[in-house]
Amino acid sequence: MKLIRVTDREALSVHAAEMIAGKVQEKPDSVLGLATGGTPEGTYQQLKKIYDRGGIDLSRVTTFNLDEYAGMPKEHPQSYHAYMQHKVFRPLQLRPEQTHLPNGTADDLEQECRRYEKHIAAAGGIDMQLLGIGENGHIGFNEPGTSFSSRTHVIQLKPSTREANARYFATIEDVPEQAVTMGIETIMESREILLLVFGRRKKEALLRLLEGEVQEDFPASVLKKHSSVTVIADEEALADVPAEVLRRFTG
Ligand SMILES: O=P(O)(O)OC[C@H]1O[C@](O)(CO)[C@@H](O)[C@@H]1O
Repeated sequence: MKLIRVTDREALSVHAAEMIAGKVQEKPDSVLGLATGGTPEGTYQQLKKIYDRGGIDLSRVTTFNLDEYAGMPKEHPQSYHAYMQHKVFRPLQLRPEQTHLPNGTADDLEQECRRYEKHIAAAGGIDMQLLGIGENGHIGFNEPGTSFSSRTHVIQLKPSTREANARYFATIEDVPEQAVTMGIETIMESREILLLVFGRRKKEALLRLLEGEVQEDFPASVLKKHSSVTVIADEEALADVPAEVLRRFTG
């Protein structure tokens, strides 16, 4: 795991967008794994700037999102489908056939999970997966305790995750209780992973990621077993990380 230290969210977003653009330049038919939530928003805005100045050709990429709330219609403003349409697919003019998200309203969610896995495999696997980290260490919506050998599955969201995401809903009761998420093994099969972490809210999670053990209680810790993970983190998120630990990851 390699750590890139940046000053703030803005610098992090610029760096992450440049890394994605670099990947697409190197492999124009890249399969990109995308995330939602607050973390990647700035990255998508920076990617749009690169796109607007003609710095990236996205016509041959394919995208797969990490997750979607279960039972939430695509048209719901807080669905990850809606998020992606507004913040990524429309601004970057991606065609519908290029983009994929799990269907949280499928009649049979187990079958939907298997379908999603098949699509990822048929596309040749994910070249670069963008990740944020939950305050409890979740990646995608893989909550603490999820098996490291999990594939795309339905997950019961932890109360703390529902609380963290309640900021996007009128009340916490409106936050869905379940989601469909790529599994940890699915994420780990990505050839390259980019984990973005910024702000005080993520301080403890980042410290535990860098210092702690690899254990299913803390899903993001599995990333230490991957051969190509870049963590981009800002000063606020890194505030409590001791210097010797920083040195270990920055080389
Ligand atoms: O980025 P946020 O909103 O802090 O959420 C943390 C992570 O949890 C998820 O929302 C779960 O999907 C990730 O996509 C996200 O990066």
